[in-house]
Amino acid sequence: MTRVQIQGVTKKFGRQEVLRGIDLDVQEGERLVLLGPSGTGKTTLLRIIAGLEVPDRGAVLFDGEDVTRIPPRDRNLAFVFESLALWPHITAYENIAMGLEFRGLPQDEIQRRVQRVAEYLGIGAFLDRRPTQLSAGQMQRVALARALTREPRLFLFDEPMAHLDPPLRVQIQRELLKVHADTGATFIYVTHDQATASRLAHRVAVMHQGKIEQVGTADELYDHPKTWFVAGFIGPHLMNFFDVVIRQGEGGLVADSGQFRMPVPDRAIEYLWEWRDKEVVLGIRPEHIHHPAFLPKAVTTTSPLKRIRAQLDLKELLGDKQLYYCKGFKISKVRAHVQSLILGEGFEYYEMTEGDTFLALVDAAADDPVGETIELDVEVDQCKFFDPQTGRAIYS
Ligand SMILES: Nc1ncnc2c1ncn2[C@@H]1O[C@H](COP(=O)(O)OP(=O)(O)OP(=O)(O)O)[C@@H](O)[C@H]1O
Repeated sequence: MTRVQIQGVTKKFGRQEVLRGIDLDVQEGERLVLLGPSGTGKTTLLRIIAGLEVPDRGAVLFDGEDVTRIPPRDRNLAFVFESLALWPHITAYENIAMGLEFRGLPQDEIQRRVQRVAEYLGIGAFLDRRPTQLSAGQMQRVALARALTREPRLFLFDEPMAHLDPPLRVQIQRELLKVHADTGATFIYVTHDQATASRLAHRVAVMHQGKIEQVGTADELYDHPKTWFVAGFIGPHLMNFFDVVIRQGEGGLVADSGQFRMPVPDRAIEYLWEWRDKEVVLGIRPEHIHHPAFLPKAVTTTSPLKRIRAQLDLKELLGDKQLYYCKGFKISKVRAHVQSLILGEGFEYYEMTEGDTFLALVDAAADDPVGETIELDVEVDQCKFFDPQTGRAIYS
């Protein structure tokens, strides 16, 4: 159980600024996930924590002690890479035992530890096989077993599950949770996969272009994003963005797009008051735009709704829900901007979101014909508002 503090860390490779002032405090025994698109510096930050890279500026502290220049082997941590770094020409047993042998432990002690960890991870029967004779999941467990034999207080994982099939990935991630519960070690885990992040993390740090945009629980990031980047990146579907002017109406403030007028949520009024007669960006998730005939129960009882009319352009069935692609409102160019920030290698949007199409996630039973003008209900209280200059949330 190590507390990890990262203070003002910067790192350049050549002229490229890969980390631009990172501050992060990971508590003892916490599972923290570094989440972000490709190339945002997650791996570099993890390597700095491991001691495999030295930052240009700033410090890394373990339990209050500055370890910035301490070599990896003296940091009492285990690093599990995506490549797993297993030696192909030796057995699983030898791969697991290697670190212990390196440390000069007696053979009977090594055997005891390897056996115990192998039983624990269910690979006891495969110890005499070489990595090429193991399945992907077994190799994963061998790499994890090797990390566990070191009995580290801090585990660092760099996308070690990325190439596994989703069911196997989920299973191994459950085992990681078990390892965490049994060891109480601190976990720092790098991924670009949101599902992984919400399954594993106590808190998620969202990284973007060498900075941490926001740290919070998965729910906090989804419900209260601090920037439009986080708002767009977190969640199953890209947020809809509209340019609106905040106006003082008779019943309070309204967000006026020129095509619709949305009441400002009561709780947002104090934040938007000074934005009267100015343009802001309104964000609303597809999950918060409903079909009037299929309103979820929680919505009917608690939420003020704003009825809008739009033309149904395309439908896409997603299990018990379907995505309605609708036309009728001008979409903010912020959406294309956010989408371009998010889209990196390894991150995929399946949605056809170009042009002036916005999305609503409605019940699969809704059967409006494509081409029709339909009515939809927007949950007013779920509207978020962003500063069009800085991208920071005014209210979320
Ligand atoms: N040793 C290096 N020398 C030069 N450039 C590097 C080096 N390591 C990383 N980079 C560059 O730094 C940037 C950040 O890389 P990093 O691997 O930290 O990002 P990441 O967020 O982990 O991305 P991914 O999810 O693709 O692994 C990339 O543009 C990468 O090409």
